[in-house]
Amino acid sequence: MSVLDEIVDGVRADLADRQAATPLEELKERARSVPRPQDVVAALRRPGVQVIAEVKRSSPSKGPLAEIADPAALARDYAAGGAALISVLTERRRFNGSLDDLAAVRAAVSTPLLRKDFVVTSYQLWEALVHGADAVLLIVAALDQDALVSLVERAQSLGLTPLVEVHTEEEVGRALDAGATVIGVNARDLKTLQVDRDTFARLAPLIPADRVRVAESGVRGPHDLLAYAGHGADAVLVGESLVRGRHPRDAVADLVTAGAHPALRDRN
Ligand SMILES: O=P(O)(O)OC[C@@H](O)[C@@H](O)c1c[nH]c2ccccc12
Repeated sequence: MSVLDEIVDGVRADLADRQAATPLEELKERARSVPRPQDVVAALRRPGVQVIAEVKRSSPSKGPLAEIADPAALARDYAAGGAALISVLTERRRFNGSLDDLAAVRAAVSTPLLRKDFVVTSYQLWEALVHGADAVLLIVAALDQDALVSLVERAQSLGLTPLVEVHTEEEVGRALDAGATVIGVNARDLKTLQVDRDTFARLAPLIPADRVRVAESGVRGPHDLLAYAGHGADAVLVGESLVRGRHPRDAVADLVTAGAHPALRDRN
């Protein structure tokens, strides 16, 4: 079994517990008092390369990365540094995240938020909405095509922006067929956990320019942002290097400054 399969099995088991505790009808009722999600496509399409900063405690590849006792404080630093979108990992077993983290971040910042998890059913979309997300990650490798298509549609109908993650040529085709407007190319293969920073350069030409192209994983600093920018990235998603560094606000600001270089701002 691949790492991805193992993670998804764990996610399904945790999901069954939450569904038993909170019926879908109750989530839907709570969703009525939640404001409509923000326009994430507009936030990511601003001139230059946008920075998506991630609240990430652990990863299956590296184990514990940072304690992050106060995710809201970290998110405030990310927002102050100029992040266009903040990603909050909510997967529990491997990433040590939670929906409580998402809600705490929502209460602390007005920046749009991405629920980063292994979404396999529409119940998780309602959870995302109720805990303050504006966008949700949908991983093509974790879904069959029917499920992907229906989750993209359901997310959009709830006002959530799906960030559809791919890692291979074939998955780009599936993301486009599913109507994805925001496509993330993960440099990390979730089946082997290997990072290959050339993945974005290979796949980006297959993604039409009217879609938002996000380069995910392995960004160590401005140098990597600029390399991804050279291959057409509209945004980069950064976790480890921000949570491990001592000054997350400055680290985000340095990336934002690189992404706002006049040569990048004037691209389109
Ligand atoms: O920590 P990094 O290398 O900066 O990567 C961030 C992000 O891309 C990574 O956390 C990620 C990308 N896709 C995912 C899917 C599930 C969980 C995590 C991820």
